[in-house]
Amino acid sequence: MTEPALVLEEVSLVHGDGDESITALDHVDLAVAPGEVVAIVGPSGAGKSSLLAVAGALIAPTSGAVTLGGTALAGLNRARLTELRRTRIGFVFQTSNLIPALTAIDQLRLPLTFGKAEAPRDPQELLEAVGMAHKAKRRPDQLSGGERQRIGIARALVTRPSVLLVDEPTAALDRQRSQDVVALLARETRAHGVATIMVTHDHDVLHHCDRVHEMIDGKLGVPAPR
Ligand SMILES: Nc1ncnc2c1ncn2[C@@H]1O[C@H](COP(=O)(O)OP(=O)(O)OP(=O)(O)O)[C@@H](O)[C@H]1O
Repeated sequence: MTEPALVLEEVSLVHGDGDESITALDHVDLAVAPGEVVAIVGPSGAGKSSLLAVAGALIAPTSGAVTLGGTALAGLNRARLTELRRTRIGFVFQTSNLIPALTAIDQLRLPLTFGKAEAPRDPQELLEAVGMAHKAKRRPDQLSGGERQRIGIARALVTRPSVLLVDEPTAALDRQRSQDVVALLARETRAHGVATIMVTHDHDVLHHCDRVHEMIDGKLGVPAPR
């Protein structure tokens, strides 16, 4: 079996202390292999965003271990964590969070100027892969919501990350565009061996995923039969 790209073992995250404390993640175990799309569903406040934040090295868990490509995050200093986030992890948000003044192609070039990506993808080819080459010179305000999200996905993939963390990518899209965007995420994940975790409320897109876990009160359920 392929080594998982991302492993969470017994991960808990507690905010605050004493009577005020909130357990956002409660002994979560999760392993995601290269080329796999794992969906996380669950009610508001269940801990889904917390899971992405911990998996993406944005927050250190209170207990438990996160391992990325065989490297335990707990042993890394802040500079190494930043480098890891910039080169090995891609983030896609609810809205694409593009920079207003930059053209589509420049949105993809920008991450390559920050970190030392080992084998970055060619921005022009990546624009073609997400079906946006013909709008390379457009700025975000000249694109539709679905097109912006495609650019956001391409931007997350340009450093050739091993892990892609996606938070509600279809929240601002209609039904057809939601299907197209998640199909694109799944296709890129499989074609490039990325390990993808997608948080979603949108049950219509789950058929694009390999596994679906439900999260309730910080606990991750076993995958539902598909
Ligand atoms: N910085 C924080 N300080 C205190 N409590 C927090 C903090 N961040 C999140 N929480 C709490 O942790 C729990 C999990 O929150 P989280 O945002 O992970 O849920 P979620 O499943 O992503 O919710 P939603 O679907 O509404 O985005 C909630 O009870 C939330 O109020």
